[in-house]
Amino acid sequence: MTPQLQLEQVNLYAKTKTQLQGYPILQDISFAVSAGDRLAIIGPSGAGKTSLLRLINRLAEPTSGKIFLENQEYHQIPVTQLRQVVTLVLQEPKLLGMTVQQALAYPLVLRGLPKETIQQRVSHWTEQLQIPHDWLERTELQLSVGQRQLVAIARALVIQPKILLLDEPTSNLDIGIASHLMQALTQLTQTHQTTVVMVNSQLDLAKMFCNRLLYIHQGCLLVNQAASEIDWIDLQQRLMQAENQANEEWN
Ligand SMILES: Nc1ncnc2c1ncn2[C@@H]1O[C@H](COP(=O)(O)OP(=O)(O)OP(=O)(O)O)[C@@H](O)[C@H]1O
Repeated sequence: MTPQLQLEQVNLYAKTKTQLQGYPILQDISFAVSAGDRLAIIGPSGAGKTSLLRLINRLAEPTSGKIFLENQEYHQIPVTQLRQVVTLVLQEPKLLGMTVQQALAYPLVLRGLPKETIQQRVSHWTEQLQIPHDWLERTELQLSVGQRQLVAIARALVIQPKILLLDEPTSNLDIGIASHLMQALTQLTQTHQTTVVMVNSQLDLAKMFCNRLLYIHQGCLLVNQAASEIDWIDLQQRLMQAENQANEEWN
């Protein structure tokens, strides 16, 4: 079966003024994702996790290597079309001065959907993510960072993308809301066959959620395994060691 998303020997180098090639951010990354997968990406700070999501959303272009959506190479797909199918929710989302209701409806208004469908979709996803009704008239200034994250995920889901990319979606949520979100996303992958690719530094939440995991360290993919094959204790230790090493380098 053709993978839904495939990266083949992808390299990403940062451009610098002094170096011709720049320094490596991601090196020789290859993996495949099937429809309905729940992929967790973990790794210490600075490992390259966000850069990988940016490549998959085409906010950045690989220095070399190829990315395919189903059978099509990324270069063959117009960016706007790609982003309707592959949607990224950044770590600190903005609602651009809109109320929550307006922000959730906006992507559907842009697509010219009838008012009734828009209302149905907005109600469906606010319910799924347990977004309280009284948030709908609030603007982002009246929401906490965690509440904004939930709204931004709902805003991405109303357009029903095939692949949802989430960068640390639980970083500002309390544990109860975070586990509910993991359950809602798991259900989404099962009912709609949506693929979810999530960067999450909270290993216990990644474990609760994923059916496959990538572990990235210093831009290299060190683990690409089914969740059932992972030695979680070993992984936790590797992650802690790598975090400590990174802290020492910075201090
Ligand atoms: N546009 C860029 N230009 C130059 N260097 C960059 C750029 N974006 C990221 N980097 C560097 O690439 C490396 C990986 O960054 P990235 O944000 O992808 O890591 P991360 O794993 O998401 O980290 P964190 O968990 O702290 O968010 C870092 O060393 C970062 O400084």
